[in-house]
Amino acid sequence: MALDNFGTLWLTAPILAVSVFALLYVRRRRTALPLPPGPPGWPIIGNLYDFPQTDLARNLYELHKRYGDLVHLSVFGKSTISIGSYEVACDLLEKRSANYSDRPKLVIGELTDIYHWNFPLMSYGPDWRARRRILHHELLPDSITQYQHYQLFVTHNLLHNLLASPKAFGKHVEQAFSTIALLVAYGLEPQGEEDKYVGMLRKLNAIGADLCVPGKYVVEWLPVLQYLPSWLPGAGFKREIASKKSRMRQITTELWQAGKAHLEKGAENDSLLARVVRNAASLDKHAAAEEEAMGAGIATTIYTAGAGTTESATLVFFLAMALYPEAQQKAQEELDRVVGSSRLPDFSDRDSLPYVNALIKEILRWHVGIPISLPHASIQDDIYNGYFIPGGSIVISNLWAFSKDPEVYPDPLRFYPDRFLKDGKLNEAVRDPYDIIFGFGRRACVGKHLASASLFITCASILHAFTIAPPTDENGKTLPLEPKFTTNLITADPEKFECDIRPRKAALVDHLLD
Ligand code: HEM
Repeated sequence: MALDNFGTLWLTAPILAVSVFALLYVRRRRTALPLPPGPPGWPIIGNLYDFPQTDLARNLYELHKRYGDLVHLSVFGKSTISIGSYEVACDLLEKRSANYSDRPKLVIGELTDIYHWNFPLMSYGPDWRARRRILHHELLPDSITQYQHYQLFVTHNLLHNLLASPKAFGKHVEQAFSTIALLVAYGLEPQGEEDKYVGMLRKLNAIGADLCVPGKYVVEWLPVLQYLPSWLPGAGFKREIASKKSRMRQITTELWQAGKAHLEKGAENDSLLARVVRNAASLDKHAAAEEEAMGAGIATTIYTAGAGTTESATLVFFLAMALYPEAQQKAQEELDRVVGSSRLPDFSDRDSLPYVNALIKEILRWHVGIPISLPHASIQDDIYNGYFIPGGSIVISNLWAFSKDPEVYPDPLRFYPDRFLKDGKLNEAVRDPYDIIFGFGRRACVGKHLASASLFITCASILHAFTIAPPTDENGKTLPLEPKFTTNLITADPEKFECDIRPRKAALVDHLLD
């Protein structure tokens, strides 16, 4: 997933920065106030060896237990501030968001031009703001109702596919969220499993992944190399990066043109593209071209930031349902009561399904897909609770730790949807995981409401139509199923697993086969 790839580099580049130039950036403390506490570190390399290399969230959490809610780590003079409590995250990232909404800068970001079209990676400023405003407006709770027909169409297809080949559930889920992204961004409906446009978006992700493999390009650690002329022997990396840059541009433009051609053929649709093109029609030529160039970049992020994340949360849902049959059964009883046996759930059922809503909240709390969020960066020096926070620090918030706070969620490792309920209703007094797992402040996830609506309709429909159980062998004997997750630096997806998916109700099966 693109968020992961870029995130990995954000974090590891400073860790690995061993160039002489890094030393030029060594920050001197500009105040008598202390930095937040943290492990003492070594001369020059600082906390290089204290910086967790895997499972950052859990390992940073250990540092927070020792040093408190705010931990400072320095690598070659570059400060990283780790936030260990929800309250401090709100104080810094929400209340002081004007200072904490930047992103760490990558040399690769500049060289590949990514910074000029991919706004999740952009520095805080007018370019980011212009793009964020467009997507924010598209994805407000009231605006996303226009996508419900896409979500229902995709969900019913998913159920159909699960009925036909339940063992391939992972592939079906991936297809479902790629389709939503393609429809919402471009109004294009994928044609079959090997859809050309989904393939192009995957390719875009793969190029991003390759560019950001930590250690792949020395220029990230030795920024001066970017000024070498491309023709020089040893500057092959510049030619390689240039070719990837032009491929990414080409994909972004081709997808936009394909969406426009579809629209011009008379296809009525509610996509982001359709709205940007309509809006551009009222502008002068130059402004219209700029608006469309922005739209083309924004459209790719609906897939790169939105498809893999929602897919991963849905796979966690399958895993949790196979592991916790009592929770699954309670949700199905509620669905039977509210929705009945002859139809599938709709968005209008959402408020009448408190247990299903609680179950989805618990899925997101129990396993956080982006455990340390995406790194922010501070812009100016700041003082918080008597500590000095240097401007330009990388700022990490430990979403995993916030969602496991025993004061807020007693017995936090237990999967227990009832923790969100009181007297049969959602309990507003319990902190909502939706306020944690999508990040904080002005850089918080702009797709939160769309993701939440997709997860509701997907999980409710699957639970209504199917029962999910651990896998069995050829004799029907239940096989052990253990929840295992990848531990990349940024994302934590379920490792490949099997489960048994069977239809629940004959009437619904007929409905699906219609
Ligand atoms: C379960 C699904 C999702 C999860 C867990 C998730 C989580 C996150 C997180 C943690 C961030 C970083 C926030 C921060 O920096 O403080 C983020 C950013 C972002 N997300 Fe999501 N996300 C999900 C779905 C989506 C969807 C469906 C879309 C788009 C349709 C989307 C678009 C974005 C964008 C564009 C950003 C960057 C915002 C910026 O830098 O201004 N996400 N997401």
